[in-house]
Amino acid sequence: MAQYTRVSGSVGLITLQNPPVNALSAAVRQGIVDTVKRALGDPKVKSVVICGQNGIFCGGADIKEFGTNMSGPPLVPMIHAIEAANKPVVAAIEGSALGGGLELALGCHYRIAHSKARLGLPEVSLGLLPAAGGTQRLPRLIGVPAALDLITTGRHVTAAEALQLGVVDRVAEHSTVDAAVKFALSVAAKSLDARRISTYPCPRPSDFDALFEGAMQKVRQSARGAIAPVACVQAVRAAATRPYLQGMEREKELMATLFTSGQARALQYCFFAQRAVSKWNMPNGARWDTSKPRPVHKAAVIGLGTMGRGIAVALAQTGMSVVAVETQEKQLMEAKQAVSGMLERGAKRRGLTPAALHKISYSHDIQAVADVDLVIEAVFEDMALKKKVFQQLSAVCKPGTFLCTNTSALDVDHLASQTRNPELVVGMHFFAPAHVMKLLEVVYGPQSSPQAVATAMQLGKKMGKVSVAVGNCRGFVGNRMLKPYIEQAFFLLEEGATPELVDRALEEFGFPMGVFRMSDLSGLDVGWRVRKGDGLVESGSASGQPTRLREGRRYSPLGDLLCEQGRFGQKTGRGWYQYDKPGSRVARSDPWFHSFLEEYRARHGLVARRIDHQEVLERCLYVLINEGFRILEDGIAAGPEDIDIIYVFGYGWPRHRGGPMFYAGMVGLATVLERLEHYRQAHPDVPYLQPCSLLRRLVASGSPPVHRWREVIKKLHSQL
Ligand SMILES: CCCCCCCCCCCCC[C@H](O)CC(=O)SCCNC(=O)CCNC(=O)[C@H](O)C(C)(C)COP(=O)(O)OP(=O)(O)OC[C@H]1O[C@@H](n2cnc3c(N)ncnc32)[C@H](O)[C@@H]1OP(=O)(O)O
Repeated sequence: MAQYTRVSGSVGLITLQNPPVNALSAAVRQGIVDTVKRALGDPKVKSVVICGQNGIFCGGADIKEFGTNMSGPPLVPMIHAIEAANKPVVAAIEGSALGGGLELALGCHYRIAHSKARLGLPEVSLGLLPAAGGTQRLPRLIGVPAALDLITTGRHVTAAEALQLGVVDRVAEHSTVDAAVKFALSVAAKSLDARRISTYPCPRPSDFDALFEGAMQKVRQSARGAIAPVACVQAVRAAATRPYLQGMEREKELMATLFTSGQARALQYCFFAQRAVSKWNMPNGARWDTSKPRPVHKAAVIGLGTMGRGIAVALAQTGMSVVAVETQEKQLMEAKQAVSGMLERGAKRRGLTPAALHKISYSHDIQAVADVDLVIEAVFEDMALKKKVFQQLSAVCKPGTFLCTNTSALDVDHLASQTRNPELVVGMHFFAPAHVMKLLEVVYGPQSSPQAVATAMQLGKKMGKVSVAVGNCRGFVGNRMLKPYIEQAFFLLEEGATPELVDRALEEFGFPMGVFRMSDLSGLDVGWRVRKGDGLVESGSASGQPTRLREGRRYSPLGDLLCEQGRFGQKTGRGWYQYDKPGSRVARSDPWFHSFLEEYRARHGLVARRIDHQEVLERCLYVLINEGFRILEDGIAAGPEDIDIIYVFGYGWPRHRGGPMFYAGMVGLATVLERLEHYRQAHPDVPYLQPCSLLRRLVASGSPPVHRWREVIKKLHSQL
């Protein structure tokens, strides 16, 4: 809807009304068409202001409409009518003007933004391009290089930057609507000839070809197979090479391709999934909207290794007081230096003074945490050590302090049982580097109170994380699904693949790094330690022949054998690949590993066969997806969105493929099931390949779309 009033005698004020972000739904578009017509037809009205209610101009087209039969007046002619108006139209931008919202403003003759407003064309992150004239008007207004930057990255700019770029004409400090009305009065009689952006020539940069080649190269590199950024470059190029109306035709044509693509569906799914996961619920019925978080003014981190340091930085950057505890004096001094460096660099990047530096106090004494509201334990991944820390914390902390663990796999309930108040204990599983990575798994156990979960979720949000609440099990969601994925990659090596082949297949799929390059980066010793703890590692260096079965299940000792040789990955300069020196990041194929692999196969009587990319993808990804279905079946994740967001934000799953569970739906659940059955038959000693019953059930119920899986899961749980 849009509301119309006449103010200050001669200004028609149009207010967009569609909470919460005034998205341009059919009703809003109709409202704009009607009210603009009314204003233009009213002889008393000399100029017009368009604003949005509740302090937000407009969040763009209504994304929820995209999957439906769209009705109502289309955006492009609506914006053209505004631009063609014979009375000045001023956009009063408060809050956000994004996507179609900014395109609407670009159709106006003047734009005034509040100093706190943000503007942008983020369509690319939804798999689209700004198709209401944005790709044609913006380059005409601010030049090709700046428009290319904004349109291909989708980044939001502040009002100050928008003013500097020329996107807006003025910035208001107080009431933007009042300023816009005053301005509208002042320009009422002025000619509009020079105010219609579509009539501007598009400035042609001197380095035209190089500029577009560079832009195309950049998006191809960073997009990892995403098609929207490429289409954005093509659309802007059309603005620079064609007359406006022809450019608009090109914009429409490119949009039509994107609009119906699976990538747009996947990215729009991610947009809503990211918001859905904040609306968490627990199997006991506790929910986000009925559980009140407690404020955290002061927090502590115990253990200042890599993770603890990152967590301390993330906490301090929220502005709260932080106590950082490390019992080893040398480690404490090193950590202090490292944390200060990270905070200084972070502040410099954001053009701020490193105020957070003074928010951290350091201590080697756990007593220093006595008065904090929340503690995050980040000591070495060892149950005995963590148990001891939790016992100490329970004795030292003031009553009501939330005790959180950053364990990546250990039993949160077991740690809770070491404390006097297990209801105050939750997992806060950060991802390295903790001050950079956006994902946080908040792990609740049967005893965790809804308030503890709500507090951890809110703290995550304050730290700028995408927090997902998950149940307690070995590896929680992310690492639990990673295990069968890595296992398949090892098996593929045994059967004839190379690390290069497996990684290439996964990287072409869109992962930033394949499984072996990732393993080299994170350190082979991490998994080795876990496997040793599980009693899986048999020393093979003496005989060269550790067995390939553990309790009847296929097992590959390849990773163990490399670790026995001290090949821990990048940090030792050798792993699945070789590196110029320890710590170097450029992976090179390692002839030593290739002959080692051949000898290994020969020793075990394995005959290498040709493995193609499709087999790599099917085996690695479908087994991971299968575990995702088990996680849903077990109630560890509340819905497929939770799993997908964890994989997109924490594990490099390409966003334009929507996350593993969404991807399974795109491939077809029946296909995933059939391929798993096929591979299970070929590898009967690999239980992870056994299709899980939820997958079978979904296929049997006609493979419903991903947003309807929860109904099937609910039914399944009610029957258990
Ligand atoms: C054969 C086929 C031919 C095809 C031709 C097709 C032609 C179609 C013509 C289309 C013309 C193109 C027009 C335009 O170029 C396209 C667009 O505009 S796409 C949309 C671009 N806008 C965005 O990407 C902005 C998205 N929103 C945000 O970034 C944020 O929401 C915000 C505005 C910055 C506000 O942030 P917050 O305050 O943190 O709030 P939330 O993010 O939590 O959001 C609150 C609530 O609102 C919902 N929501 C937000 N934006 C939209 C939206 N644009 N549409 C619908 N709903 C939106 C969000 O989901 C939350 O919902 P809740 O979780 O509360 O239910």
